[in-house]
Parts: sequence; structure tokens; C-alpha cells
Amino acid sequence: MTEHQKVIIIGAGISGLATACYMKQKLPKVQITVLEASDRIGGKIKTIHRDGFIIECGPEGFLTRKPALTQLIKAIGLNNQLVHSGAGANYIYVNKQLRKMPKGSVMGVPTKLLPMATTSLISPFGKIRALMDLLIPHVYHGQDLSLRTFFEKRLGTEVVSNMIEPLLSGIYSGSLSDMSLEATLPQFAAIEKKHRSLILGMKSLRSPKMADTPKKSTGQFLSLSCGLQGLVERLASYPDDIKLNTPVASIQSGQVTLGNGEVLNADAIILAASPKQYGPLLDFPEAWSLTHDKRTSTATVAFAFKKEDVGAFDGNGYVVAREEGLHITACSFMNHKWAFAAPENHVLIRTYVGTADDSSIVEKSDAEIEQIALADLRTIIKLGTPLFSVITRQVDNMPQYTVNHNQRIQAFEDALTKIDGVFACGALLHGVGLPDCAATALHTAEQAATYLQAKTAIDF
Ligand SMILES: Cc1cc2nc3c(=O)[nH]c(=O)nc-3n(C[C@H](O)[C@H](O)[C@H](O)COP(=O)(O)OP(=O)(O)OC[C@H]3O[C@@H](n4cnc5c(N)ncnc54)[C@H](O)[C@@H]3O)c2cc1C
Ligand SMILES: CC1=C(CCC(=O)O)c2cc3nc(cc4[nH]c(cc5[nH]c(cc1n2)c(C)c5CCC(=O)O)c(CCC(=O)O)c4C)C(CCC(=O)O)=C3C
Repeated sequence: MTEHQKVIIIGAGISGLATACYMKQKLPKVQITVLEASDRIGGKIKTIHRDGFIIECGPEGFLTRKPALTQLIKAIGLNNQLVHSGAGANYIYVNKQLRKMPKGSVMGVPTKLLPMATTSLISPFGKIRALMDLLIPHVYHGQDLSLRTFFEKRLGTEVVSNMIEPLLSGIYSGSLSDMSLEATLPQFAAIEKKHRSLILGMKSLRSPKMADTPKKSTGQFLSLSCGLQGLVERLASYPDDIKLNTPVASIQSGQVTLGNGEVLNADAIILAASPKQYGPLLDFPEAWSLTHDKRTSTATVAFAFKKEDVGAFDGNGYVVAREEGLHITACSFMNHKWAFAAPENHVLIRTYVGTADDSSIVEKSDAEIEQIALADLRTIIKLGTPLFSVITRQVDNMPQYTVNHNQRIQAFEDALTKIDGVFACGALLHGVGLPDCAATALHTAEQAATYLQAKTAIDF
């Protein structure tokens, strides 16, 4: 009977907890237990409250144009906490100067001609090279290729290294030479297929809201005024039980084996753990191929300052071109984006270190990372002594969507269907953004619910 059915979800990040919530909404009587290896819920989501600062250690917001997470937030009654990011500009640090990202950029890719023609980010030669996109034949022929190959062939190396790479390699914690066009930016592959030239097809890349360009008073992100930890805490009220400090060691149809050897039975099992766990937990070749794919290590360093100790900067933040030779890859002025992030007359700056090509800095001590990051930040904007800092590492935990990612995921999902009652979601599969995690969780919850309903029918 349905009320006796048990579900185990592995991992208490946004993916696991959103799946629990969706499942409860569909099948309220199902008994859901979430097993979490660490001593806290949230996974990469972690909010610290200190001296009036609200410090996001992981994600800080999510894109408004992807509705899945906003819908979930409304469904769980947190809509009164939703806040838009500030409308400040994004900058790129290139050739020792902060320069505005041209208006109309989508994921760092220019989609408007005029701002592109006037930007100081690209030399006149680079602009002419970018215009050759109008003439160049198709680069994408239905076979996945790297973002570097695709964009360098279409727009030239300068647009790639000064605009596209700094933002995209940060968002996906990857190297452009490895990253899959089909998995990270399928919309650009589709545009090229339809219009051949990106410049000619650009207009259709912009959402209607972006195309009619009235001055926007808010940015393109949403967050919660309580911090994103508030989201996972609310989601955590849906499962019947969450067991912390409970790593799962292996999964079979109908049962999971814990790290301590204990075996738990369940009618359905949903894997929503960290990216490197898929191989060891499921132990079939297609799952191992995901574990063998690249991951990287990064760290965020949040610095709290008195306002008087921070030089002038009007934007939301900046990303750093790789050629600048700095350790920091980007920097956000958190309280410009989110007024609640710092108390009055204070500033919260968050910077990032560690790249796919060199993540050795992440292994250094907190004091060393703080010192290196501060020195880099000070080459760009004047800064005094911080009040305190908070360092958060993601060691070997940032999935990279390398070329043919979608094919590997398809093969994995096909193989998974052969294991009765076992399902998977998580940022490793169909997008790293929080709304993608929510959308994948919804799909997985629907699959599992359908399976459980069919199972009930057979049991009768
Ligand atoms: C610094 C940073 C900034 C980001 N910024 C943004 C942003 O602004 N916007 C955005 O949309 N996205 C952002 N992201 C991406 C987003 O945060 C992640 O993709 C998302 O949180 C991943 O959620 P998840 O639940 O799939 O995985 P995770 O959060 O990694 O959760 C997996 C959970 O599984 C647990 N686990 C692992 N192994 C086991 C096991 N064997 N047994 C039991 N439990 C296990 C882990 O302890 C963890 O709690 C950012 C990420 C980082 C790191
Ligand atoms: C890991 C990470 C870093 C650390 C970077 C590193 O380690 O180098 C970072 C930094 C930054 N990101 C910045 C700007 C943006 N990030 C975006 C979108 C996204 N970021 C993500 C993650 C990260 N972001 C993700 C998972 C998305 C896509 C969400 C989805 O797909 O659901 C978009 C929207 C793109 C578009 O849609 O056009 C913009 C404009 C800026 C600049 C100014 C500012 O501080 O805001 C900075 C410092």
C-alpha cells in the first residue's frame, strides 16, 4: 500500500531536498528518508550570519529567466523572502583595467552589435575579426565540440579571451578547451544551426524582456532575504527524516549500504550526491565514466570591510581575464547585488580562486589564501584591512561538462533504467544552476512517483 512505501534520497543538497519536497507533494503518504554524508544540510548552499553580515559561501542567487526554482519557492511559501539583485553593471578586468561588460551579453557572449562596436574590451582588429562571423560557414555540424573551438572559429580569440572565457570558465569552473557546447550553451548551437552567423541570429538569443531595453531597475538574479540556507531549511521540513553523518557506500535495487555496513531497504532510491560519487555508489561502467570525468577545486573568500576602507566601485562585480596572471578569477560586491548582505556603512566583497587549469591554491592554508586574494584585489581596487574573512573550499567537487557530456549522461541514464527503482538527479547531470537542479529534481521525482504508483498497482 502506498503509505508503507519507503523512499531513500542520498544527499541533502538542493537536488536531494527539492526531490524530497516534490515527492511529498505528489505522494504525501510515502515515507522519505534523506541520508547525508556531512554534518549539515545544504551541500554547496551555505549561509553564515556574522556581525550583521549575511555571507553566502556557495551560490548567492539564481537566474530569474529560469522559472523552476522560483515556482518551487512560491509553492513552499517563501515568496515573501524573494529579492531581486541590484541592477549594477558587470565588469571584466582586462589589460589592467576594469571595463564594462557590453549590454546584451548572454553568458559572456555578446548578442548586440552596437555595445559590441563601442566596447573598449576588444581592439579594432578583434572587432573586425568578430564580424567575420557574418561570412564563416557552419562550425557546429551536430557533433559536440569545445566552447573554445566554437567561439574562436566564429568570433576570434580576442572576444573569447576578453569576454567569453572570464565569465564562462568561472560559471562552469572549467576550461573552455574542455567544455561542451551542447551541454553548456545549447542555445548557441541551435542559433548557429538556424542562422549560421551568431551575429545574425543574436536577436533571437535575447529574451523579449532584454530586447526592449528600458533601463532595468533590478538585475537578472533572485535570492532570498534570509539567505539561501533558508531555502534548504524550508525544504528540509518535507522529508520524514534526515540522517546526517550518514554516508552511503553502495546502492542496489531495493537497498542501500551505509559506510558503516548497515543495510537499509527502500521501494525507491534517488541518488542526489556529489559529482564524484556516482561511480562508486552505483558501480556500473556508465556511472564510473561520470566519476572519471573532470572536476575541479575552487574556493571563495568573503571579506568584510568598513565602507571607508573600500575604494570606489559602482558595479556588481567583475571577472578577471586569464591573461592578467592573477590568482583571483572574479570578485563580487555582495552588498551591491544584495542590500541585505552587509550592515549599513559596511561592504562584503567575495572573491574566487582556483581554476580548472590550476587549483593548487585551494590546498594552501586559510591565511595564505587570504593574503594572496587580498593582494590581487588591491591591484584592482583600493582596500584597507578587512574586519574578518570567511574561506570556503570545494575540493574536487565542481563538475565540468566536458565535450560529449550529454552523450555520457544519456548512456548513464539508459543504464540506470535497468536498475529497478533507482533514480538520479544532481548538478552533475542537466545543469549546474540552482534552477536546473530544481528542474532535474522535479523530473526525477515524477519518474520515481510514477514507478511507485505502478508498483502499488502490481502489489494489489
Ligand atoms: C562558489 C559557488 C558559487 C555558485 N554560484 C551559483 C549561483 O550564483 N547560481 C546558481 O544557480 N548556482 C551557483 N552555483 C552552483 C550550485 O550551487 C550547485 O550546482 C548546486 O548547489 C548543486 O546542488 P546539488 O544538490 O546537486 O549538489 P551538492 O550541493 O554538492 O549536494 C550533494 C550532497 O550530497 C552529499 N553526499 C555526497 N556523497 C554522499 C554519500 N556517499 N552519501 C550521502 N550523502 C552524500 C554531500 O555531502 C552534499 O551535501 C555555485 C556553486 C559554487 C560552489
Ligand atoms: C561559480 C560562480 C562564480 C565564481 C566564479 C569563479 O570562480 O571565477 C560566479 C561569479 C560571477 N558571476 C558573475 C556574473 C554572472 N553570473 C551568471 C550566471 C551564473 N553564475 C554561476 C556561478 C558562478 N558565478 C552560475 C552557475 C550561473 C548560471 C546560472 C544558471 O545557468 O542557472 C550570469 C548570468 C549570465 C547570463 O545569463 O547572461 C552573470 C552575468 C560575476 C560578475 C559580477 C557579479 O558579481 O555579479 C561574477 C563575479
